[in-house]
Amino acid sequence: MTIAAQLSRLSIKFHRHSILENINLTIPKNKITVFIGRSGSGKTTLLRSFNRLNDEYPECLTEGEIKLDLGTGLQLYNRLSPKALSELRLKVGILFQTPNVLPVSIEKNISLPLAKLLHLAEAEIRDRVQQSLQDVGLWEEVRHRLHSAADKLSGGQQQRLCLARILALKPKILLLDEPTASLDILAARKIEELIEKLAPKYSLIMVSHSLAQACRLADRLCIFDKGRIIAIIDNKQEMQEEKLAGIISALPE
Ligand SMILES: Nc1ncnc2c1ncn2[C@@H]1O[C@H](COP(=O)(O)OP(=O)(O)OP(=O)(O)O)[C@@H](O)[C@H]1O
Repeated sequence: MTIAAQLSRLSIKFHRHSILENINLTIPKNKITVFIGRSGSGKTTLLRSFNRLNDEYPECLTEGEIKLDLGTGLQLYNRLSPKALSELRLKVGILFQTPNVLPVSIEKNISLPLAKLLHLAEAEIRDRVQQSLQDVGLWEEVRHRLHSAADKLSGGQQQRLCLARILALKPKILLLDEPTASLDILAARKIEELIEKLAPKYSLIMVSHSLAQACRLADRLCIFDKGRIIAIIDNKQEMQEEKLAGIISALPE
């Protein structure tokens, strides 16, 4: 198995209160890893450790090792300068539960980060805008209204636009925090199909509250309980909704 990320002895505290304890986990490259478990068990906090987003909270203390392969083999991403941190976040994109489009046009949602963060030339920006919108299946829907306000799109379209904005930056790892939770069934299914389509090219790590969705998508499934990973399942045949529900409901409150 090729490894995209490796966490060793990772512990995270907020206000000196332990949230995650002694996490040891490898993330397979160009596969889908899904985190499931009860609310408050630490899934989102662990997801945010891969792009060191928890470091933005002054009351947060992260201990242990975070190693990532962002194109040059596994490297330690522990004490980072502000420049290294922003480079890291270009390579490790995060999609949140609620679409966070910028209050500008559809086109600018993608082109602004490319111009401001990567300083790309106009022609390259145009190419990446079109390519990323095609990658998320949005190009045909928006090509004639690229200059319209992004917040007028439907929720599902906005979520796909947010994904296009991340893909345009050419990341290696995609973090997805309950990416379909705010969407209706059809829009959610479209995002799921996209996630499956992206998997051969990107290493995806996703938090999901839907056991059915987790079973459909996961190559590796991690079950969380009270700040620990209590089981890792790699065998697709063992990923059954009822079985997982049984494991989680049998855990002591
Ligand atoms: N910025 C923060 N400051 C203080 N405590 C935090 C912060 N972020 C998370 N926590 C705490 O960490 C614990 C784990 O939260 P986290 O969001 O990681 O759990 P989760 O498993 O993703 O939950 P859910 O499924 O409800 O999203 C919770 O007790 C939460 O209150």
